[in-house]
Amino acid sequence: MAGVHAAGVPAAGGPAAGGAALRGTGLYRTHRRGREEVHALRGVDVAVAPGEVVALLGRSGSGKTTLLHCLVGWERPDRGEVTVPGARSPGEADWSTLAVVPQRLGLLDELTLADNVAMPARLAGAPDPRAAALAGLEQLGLGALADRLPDEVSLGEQQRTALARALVLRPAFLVADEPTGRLDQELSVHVLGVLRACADTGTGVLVASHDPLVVAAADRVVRLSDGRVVGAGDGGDAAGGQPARSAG
Ligand SMILES: Nc1ncnc2c1ncn2[C@@H]1O[C@H](COP(=O)(O)OP(=O)(O)OP(=O)(O)O)[C@@H](O)[C@H]1O
Repeated sequence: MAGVHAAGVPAAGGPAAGGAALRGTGLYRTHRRGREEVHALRGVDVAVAPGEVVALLGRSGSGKTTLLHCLVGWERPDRGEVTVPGARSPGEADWSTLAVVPQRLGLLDELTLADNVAMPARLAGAPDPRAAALAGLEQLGLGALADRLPDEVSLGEQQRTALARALVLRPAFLVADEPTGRLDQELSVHVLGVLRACADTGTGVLVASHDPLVVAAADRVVRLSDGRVVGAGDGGDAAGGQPARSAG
């Protein structure tokens, strides 16, 4: 039976207690387009432990986004189970437990970058959301743009804003869909350094990407093809022998 299960109790705002992994087991997901069925996931197992960076690789259409959506509860698998350590109730992980950088970013057009980033902290009733948002924007090199609207900054700046928003509650797990897709190499390395720093404080990070820099920065890679896991290994090794933590 498909479902999302709570497991364990989180440290407040921090990584899941006890080292439990974010996990998808035996996931199947079929999209329907009229009469056509697209088998986006065909029995995928994936796990992300606290403190590790896992790169999710695969060609366009291989099922990466569908898998991420199932893990965060935006899509329901037809079969299989998702386990979110620290979720308060099935299907209701908040952004201190499991935060997302969606492929389409989802910034609110009428809010400044600072207010977008502060939003999860405001909704969670965290102290001083604006200060937390400004610190996050600063960390991603966007401090000077805090009071601009999303359509007054570049796509790459919007992308980093979405990452700052995902990190504002110091989530136990972070799931990011192509977080360097709109960035040049220098900024990609910077962003990957931020992700590594998060992992070093205990956050489990899953990054769907086509970017070789992400592979080089990952501890592990999981490769999808046509809705199945077809390979897994060390990040640095998969990138051609570069050290897994070179982008930190
Ligand atoms: N809502 C949908 N309705 C119908 N088909 C869909 C839907 N979403 C995804 N698909 C199909 O499911 C398959 C997997 O798509 P998915 O977006 O998960 O792949 P992806 O690996 O993330 O691709 P990309 O790297 O291009 O983002 C593709 O064939 C895609 O066309």
